[in-house]
Amino acid sequence: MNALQQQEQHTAPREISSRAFREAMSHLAAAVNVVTTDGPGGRAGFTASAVCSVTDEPPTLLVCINRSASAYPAFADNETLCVNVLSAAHQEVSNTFGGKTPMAMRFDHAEWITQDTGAPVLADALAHFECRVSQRMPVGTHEIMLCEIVSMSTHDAHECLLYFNRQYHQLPRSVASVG
Ligand SMILES: NC(=O)c1ccc[n+]([C@@H]2O[C@H](COP(=O)([O-])OP(=O)(O)OC[C@H]3O[C@@H](n4cnc5c(N)ncnc54)[C@H](O)[C@@H]3O)[C@@H](O)[C@H]2O)c1
Ligand SMILES: Cc1cc2c(cc1C)N(C[C@H](O)[C@H](O)[C@H](O)COP(=O)(O)O)c1[nH]c(=O)[nH]c(=O)c1N2
Repeated sequence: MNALQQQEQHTAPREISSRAFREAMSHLAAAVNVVTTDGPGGRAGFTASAVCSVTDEPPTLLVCINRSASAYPAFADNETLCVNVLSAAHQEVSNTFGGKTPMAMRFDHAEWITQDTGAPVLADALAHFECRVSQRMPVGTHEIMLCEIVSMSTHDAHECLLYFNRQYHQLPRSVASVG
């Protein structure tokens, strides 16, 4: 098979299975975040890699949440949330919020503080973004939440946590240049 035929095999229009999509997505490295909320719908949080910057005018992030997640009803009812960017020290925090841990126990094993919106802020997060949810859009199994930043902070002293190839990795703030 030549290179063109190989390319066509990848681009031919046909049904893409969920399994094949996930396998391809496992090749995308992603930052790891715990997204939290509090308000009339109660306190909740979940681990999220589907977080990205949308626009800086007004400063806006998007967060994708599976509507079948135990955290979803709280996010649906509350108007604010906090994106807590995890450092390399927070792998257990990620496991706690990404597994089947009961919601009431998820906040037990790290220091959480309340600032501007009421959404829990992880005290030593690499960065945090407190947000007001400005728009919501259902897409397949998920809901995209567009989130306008209300306040934020950063900490420079940490290594970051990455998720790649279904495993955690640690990335130092600066890497010695080669050569
Ligand atoms: N965006 C998401 O909803 C998302 C992202 C990562 C992990 N997860 C959850 O964590 C579990 C373990 O993930 P894994 O990376 O070890 O193995 P996996 O094979 O289930 O997923 C591989 C990659 O596919 C993507 N993915 C997984 N489930 C998805 C979904 N429902 N919708 C959209 N994209 C999805 C993510 O990029 C993930 O890293 C998953 O089964 C899923 O329940 C969900
Ligand atoms: C590294 C990593 C990254 C993500 C997740 C997991 C992990 C381990 N999960 C899944 C989410 O955190 C949670 O585990 C599932 O929603 C199931 O949670 P409940 O047991 O229903 O609370 C997840 N879910 C989601 O809706 N959007 C996302 O971006 C992500 N990203």
